[in-house]
Amino acid sequence: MSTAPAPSTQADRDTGQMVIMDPATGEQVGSLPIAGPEEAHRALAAARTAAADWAATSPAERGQLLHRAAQALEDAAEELAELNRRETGKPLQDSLGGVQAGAATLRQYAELGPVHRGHSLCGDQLATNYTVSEPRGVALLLTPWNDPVAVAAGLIGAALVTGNTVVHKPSERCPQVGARLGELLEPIFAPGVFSTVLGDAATGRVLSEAGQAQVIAHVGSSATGARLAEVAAATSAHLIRENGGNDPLLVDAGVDPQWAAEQAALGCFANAGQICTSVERIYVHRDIAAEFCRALTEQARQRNASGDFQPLVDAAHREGVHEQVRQALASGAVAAEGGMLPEGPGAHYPATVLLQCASGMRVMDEETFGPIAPVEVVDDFEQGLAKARAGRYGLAASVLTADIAHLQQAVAGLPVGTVKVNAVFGGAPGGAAEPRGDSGAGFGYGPELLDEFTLTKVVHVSAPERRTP
Ligand SMILES: NC(=O)c1ccc[n+]([C@@H]2O[C@H](COP(=O)([O-])OP(=O)(O)OC[C@H]3O[C@@H](n4cnc5c(N)ncnc54)[C@H](O)[C@@H]3O)[C@@H](O)[C@H]2O)c1
Repeated sequence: MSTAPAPSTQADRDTGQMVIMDPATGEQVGSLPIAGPEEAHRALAAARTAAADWAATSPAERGQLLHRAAQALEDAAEELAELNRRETGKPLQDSLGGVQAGAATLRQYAELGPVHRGHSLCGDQLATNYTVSEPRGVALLLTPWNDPVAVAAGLIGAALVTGNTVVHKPSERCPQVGARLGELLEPIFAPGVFSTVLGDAATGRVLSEAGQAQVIAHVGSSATGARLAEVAAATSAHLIRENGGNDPLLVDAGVDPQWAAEQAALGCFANAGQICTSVERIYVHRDIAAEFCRALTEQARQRNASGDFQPLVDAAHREGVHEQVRQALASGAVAAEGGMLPEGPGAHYPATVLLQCASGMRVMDEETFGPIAPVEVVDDFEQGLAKARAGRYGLAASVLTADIAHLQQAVAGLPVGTVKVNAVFGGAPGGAAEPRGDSGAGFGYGPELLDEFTLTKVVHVSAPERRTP
């Protein structure tokens, strides 16, 4: 077991540089400057200046430019995917999938924008009422590292097609992806319509606290989302928050334990657990618990034995994941597989199965965002559901069951934005979901995201005769 710290991609405020490390090797693969406050304010001012002209363009025109943006992503897909792999450790094929998803989302919003229009409201022969959607103004987008192109492209597409100008601050953990995205997309639009500001959390604070954005969209951790809620309240900005989760998986009696274990392994270990809707905690029915745990442990063992499991995004994040595991082990959990820092360079962490977990352990109560499968055995479905309902997050939940009554109980009883039945992935971003609790607020995806970026105005038109005495 190694305790040597692996290097992390870090924003170094002393040198003004973001030093970029490949998490697979621990080697430096580049550096980029952190934007100063003047640059941040310049981008906001340019967005403000460009806002009126951009809002005056037609949604169809804006949609055409978004199709060009999508084409630019498609043409540079392999290059972006390689940068993403190098900065975050996400395997090349998965990184490529993220870029392709981003391009597809831009195309969807290009098509949806022109048909996102107002409604006729009730009227009579002498008066008409209808609504129009207006852009909010300047949109500040603060995006994460775990799916950097797909997440950013969705927000960029929805914000721009509805007539907002955009300032995008990508994550400091993947600045090269963010910078390249900017180089590809900025020239497609008039100056100030879309700009990129590179930097860290402090840069994000300068941008958000400037009070120049009418809408802030943040996809990232719940702690940041909570801070931004205060900033938004103080600056009267509309806030869209898509934040962290602690998604439960309920495994009912009567399902095939081998299949359930395969689903659980996928939910916990895909992208090394660094997906917002990863399975974060498992409640398994006592009747099938022994077989399920054996099969899940075997799934993790096979992944670890394959030797090519992906690293976590960086050493600092790995330390946070390992700290949660250490705390669980010290509190009575048992590691059936993994749970130790591996030898060698990079920020790898093994697929880990923790048995005998219970609430009170951080792996059960908080988001871990790592390849950890913590399991608690429950006496019946109702007990599992009660435990799954607990906690401050409300992003998504999964239920594996063959019992229709249990399915209905889970759908009605889980206070989350997305319930996945007999699956561990699916739902958002294909369809829009509203997260609950500390997982956020508003729609971060889907057609409803267009509403988030617009203000509705009711127009009442009365015939002149009505006002004639
Ligand atoms: N719900 C979703 O759709 C979704 C999708 C992807 C990731 N996530 C969540 O994102 C988290 C991982 O991302 P992260 O670590 O990059 O999140 P993060 O909140 O630390 O960073 C996200 C962005 O916000 C910026 N930022 C950080 N602090 C800021 C501040 N005080 N003011 C302004 N900007 C600030 C960062 O620089 C970055 O650009 C996980 O919790 C994950 O669950 C959620």
